[in-house]
Amino acid sequence: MAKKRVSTKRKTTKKPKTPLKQKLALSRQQKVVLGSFLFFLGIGLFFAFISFFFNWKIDQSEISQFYDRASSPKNWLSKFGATVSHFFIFKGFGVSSLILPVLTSLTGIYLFFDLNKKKLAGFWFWGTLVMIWISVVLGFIKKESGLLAGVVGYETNDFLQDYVGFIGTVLILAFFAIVYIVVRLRYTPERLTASIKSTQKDIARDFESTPTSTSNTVNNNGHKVTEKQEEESGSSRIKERIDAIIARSKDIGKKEEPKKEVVKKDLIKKESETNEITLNPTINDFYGNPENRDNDVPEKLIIKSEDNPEDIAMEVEKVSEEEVVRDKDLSAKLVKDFGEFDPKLELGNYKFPGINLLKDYTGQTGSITIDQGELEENKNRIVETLKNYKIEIAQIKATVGPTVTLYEIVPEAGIRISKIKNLEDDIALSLAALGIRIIAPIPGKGTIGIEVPNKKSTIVSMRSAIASSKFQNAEMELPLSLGKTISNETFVVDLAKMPHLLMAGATGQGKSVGLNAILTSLLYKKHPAEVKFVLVDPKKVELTLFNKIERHYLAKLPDTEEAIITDNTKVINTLNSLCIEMDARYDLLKNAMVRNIKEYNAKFKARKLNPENGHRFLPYIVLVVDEFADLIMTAGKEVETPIARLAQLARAIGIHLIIATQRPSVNVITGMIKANFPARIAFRVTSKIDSRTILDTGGADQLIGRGDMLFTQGNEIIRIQCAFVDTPEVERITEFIGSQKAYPDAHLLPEYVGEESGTSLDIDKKDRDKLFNEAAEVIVTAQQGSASLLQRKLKLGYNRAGRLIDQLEAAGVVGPFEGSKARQVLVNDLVSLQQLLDNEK
Ligand SMILES: Nc1ncnc2c1ncn2[C@@H]1O[C@H](COP(=O)(O)OP(=O)(O)OP(=O)(O)O)[C@@H](O)[C@H]1O
Repeated sequence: MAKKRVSTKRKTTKKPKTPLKQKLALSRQQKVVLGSFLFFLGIGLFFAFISFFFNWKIDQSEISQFYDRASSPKNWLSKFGATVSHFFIFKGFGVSSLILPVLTSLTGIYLFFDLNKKKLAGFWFWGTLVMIWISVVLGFIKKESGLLAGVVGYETNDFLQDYVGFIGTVLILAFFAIVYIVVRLRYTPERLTASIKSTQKDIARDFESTPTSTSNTVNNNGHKVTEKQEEESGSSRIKERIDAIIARSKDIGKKEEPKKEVVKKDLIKKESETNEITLNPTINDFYGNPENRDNDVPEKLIIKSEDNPEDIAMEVEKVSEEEVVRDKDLSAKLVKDFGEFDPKLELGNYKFPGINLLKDYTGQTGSITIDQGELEENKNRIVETLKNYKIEIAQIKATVGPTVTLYEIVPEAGIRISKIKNLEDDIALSLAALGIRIIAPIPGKGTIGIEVPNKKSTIVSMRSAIASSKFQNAEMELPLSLGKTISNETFVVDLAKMPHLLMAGATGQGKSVGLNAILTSLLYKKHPAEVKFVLVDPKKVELTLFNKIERHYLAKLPDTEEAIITDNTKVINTLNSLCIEMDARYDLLKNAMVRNIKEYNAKFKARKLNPENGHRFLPYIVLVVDEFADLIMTAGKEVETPIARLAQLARAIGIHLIIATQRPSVNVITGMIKANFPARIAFRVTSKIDSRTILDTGGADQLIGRGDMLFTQGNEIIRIQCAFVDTPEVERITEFIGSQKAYPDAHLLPEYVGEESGTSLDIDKKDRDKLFNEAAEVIVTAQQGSASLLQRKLKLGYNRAGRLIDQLEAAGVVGPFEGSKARQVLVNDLVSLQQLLDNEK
C-alpha cells in the first residue's frame, strides 16, 4: 500500500513541459547584463565606425593579419574595430551602417529597462530597411565610392540598373521612400497639411498674445496683468507650444497608437492654465471665474482618425465639468494668493463704538436690591389672598428681577390651575398693584408664577446689555441685546432667526427706546459692510439721529436726498425696491447654488463667485418702520402687499423687517402680516384686546410700562425689562460712527419706477390740478423738477405731486422722466413761464 502511494506521488510531481519560448526567456539579471553589454557594444561600434572613415585605407592591409599580434591598426578599437568596420561598412552598407551601433545600443537600453520588445523589433525592421535603402541610394548616386554605399549598396544598385534600368531604379527607391513615410511615419498628405496649418496658427497666436507696448493689459478674466507678467506668460506659452511641437515631431518618429488631433486641445488647456497663474487682480476684482476665460477657445473639437481619413468627423462638445474643477482650483488659488475676500476692507480702519459711549446707570439706580420687607409683605399678601379663595399653598419661592419679582407657587395637591388663572384680576386687586401677571402654569416647571412689580425698579442700561458676555460672545448673524429677563439674565436673540419682528405698545411705554436698543445692538456688533438699515420714521423725530450714519449704515433709493424716509408715500417705492432687491438676491443665490445669504456670503468670501457675473457681497438689510399704523391708514394695500411679500420670502436672503405700531388693532396688524411675523414684542397696551392682537393672549395690558415688555417667538412668552438707551447716548454713538471715514454714498437700493411715473402726456388743460400754476412756479423758481419738492412746498401727497409733475411735463415746463435724476426744467424764469402759460390760452 505504502509503495503504491509513493509511486502516485512521483507521478504528480513530474514537471510539466515548458515551451521553448519560456526556456529562452531571460531572467531580469540576465537582461540587465546583456543589456549593458549591448549598450556598450553599440558605443564601441560607433567609435570604431567613425574612426574607420579616417583610417580605413591604412588599416585595410592590417585586417588580413588579424591573428598577428604585432600588427596594430589605427582604428580606435584596434583589430576588432578595423575588422568589424571593414565588414559592415566596406563590405556591407557603407555610411548607413552607422544605424547599426544605434540599434545595438537601443537594444541594450530596452533589455536593461525591460521595455516593450515589439517596439524594439519595429526599430530593427525599419532600421535595417532604411540602412539598405540609404546604401542603395548612395550606390546609385556615387557609384565609384565603395565606402559610402558599401558592397550591398553598390551591388544592389548594379543589379537593379541591369534589370530595370536607371528610371526603374529611381522609381523603386522613391516607392520605398513613400512606403516608409506612410507606413512607418504615418504621414498622409491630409495630415501633413493639417499639421502645417496648426503649427502656423499656434505660432500666430503666440505672437498675438505676446505683450504689446502698453504697460497694463487686461487678460481674459478682465484682470489686470502687468507687462512683465504678460511677457512671462507669453514666453512660457511659446515654450510650451514649442515643447508640444517637438513632442509631436518625436511622436512621428515613434510607432504609436493611431494619432488623433488632440495636441491642439492640450495647448489650449495649457494656455488657460497659464492665464490662471498670471492673474493679478486689483482689490475689487480679486475674483476670477473660468467661465469667461475660454473666449478664444473653440467650443467644439473635431476628431478625425488619421488612419482612415474617410471616417466621419465627430464633433465633441466642450464639457462644463472641467470648468467646475478649474473653478475650485482657481478660487483656492485666489484665496491662497490674496486671502479670503474681506467685505470690511473698504472701511478697513473702521472702529466700533466703545462701551464708554453708553451711560452707566448703576450709580443712579443702583443694582437690583432685594428689599426683604417688601418680599415678605408680598408673600404674605399672596398667601392670604389665595387663602380667601380657598387655595392652599405648599411652597413659595421668589425671584427678584429688575422691575418685577416672580413668586413661584406650588399649590397644594388637588387644586386646579384654571381656578388660579380665573382669579387673576381678584388677586391683582387684593395685592393692590398694577402690573401683576399670573402665569399658570410656568411652562416646563409645573408651578404657578405671579409677577409683582418692584416698588423700586432698576433701569437695565444698554451699557450692561452690550457689555454682557452673552452678547459679546453671541455667535449670531444679527444679535440683539434686548434687556434682562426676570431672572436678571441678559436676553440676546438673533434677528436673522426671528426673522421679522412686530412691536406694539401704547404711547410712552418704551417702543422708541426698544427700537433704539435694537439698532444700537446691531451697531455694536456689525461692521457697516455687513448690515444696512432702511429707516421709515413718519414721526420725523425718533430716528433722525441715525442720519449721521447715512453713508455708513443706511440704505436708500437712488433718487432720494435723505435716507431716512419720513414721507409715507415714499415708503411704497422703498418697499417695492426692496422686493426688487429680494428677487435679485434670490437669483444670485440660485446661480450660486446656495440656500441662504450666509452660505452665499461664505462662498463669495472664498472667491468662488465671480463679481463679473453680478455676484457681490450681500449685506443684511434691516427695514425698520416706526408707526406702522399710520402707514397702513394712508397707503393701505399698497404697503401691505409688499410688506407681506417681503415678510414671506425675505428671510433667506437677509432682509429683515421690524415693524412698530402704537395701535395694534386688527386692521393694522392684519392676518396676512401677523402670519409672517412670528416674533413679537409687546410693550404695555391699553386693552386686553390689543394684547390679544399682538400676542394672541392677554398679559401686555398688565405690564407696568417704561420698557417692561413681553417677547415671544412663537410659543413661550418671556417678560423682559428692555434695555434703556437714551437719546444722548444714541447721539454719541452716531456721532462717533459718523465722524469716521464713510462710503461715498448710502447703500443704494434698486431703482423702482412707480406707476405714477408713467406719463400720459395728453392731459387736458381743463383737467389740470388747481395747484398747477403754483406748482409750475415752485418748479421754475427752484429750477428742480422733482415731485418731492412739490410735496414739501405745497404740502401734498405723493400721488398728487406726481400727477402735477405729469401735467407740467405735458405743458412743457419740465422734461421727461430721467430715472434717478430730477427732471430737467425747461423754463428758465417766471417771466418765461407766464409767457408759456399765456400762449396756451
Ligand atoms: N427700557 C426702559 N427703561 C426705563 N425707562 C424707559 C424704558 N423705555 C422707556 N422708558 C421711559 O419711557 C419714556 C417713553 O419711552 P418711549 O419714548 O420709548 O415711548 P414710545 O412708546 O416710543 O412712545 P411714543 O409711541 O409716544 O413715541 C422714556 O422717555 C423713558 O423715560
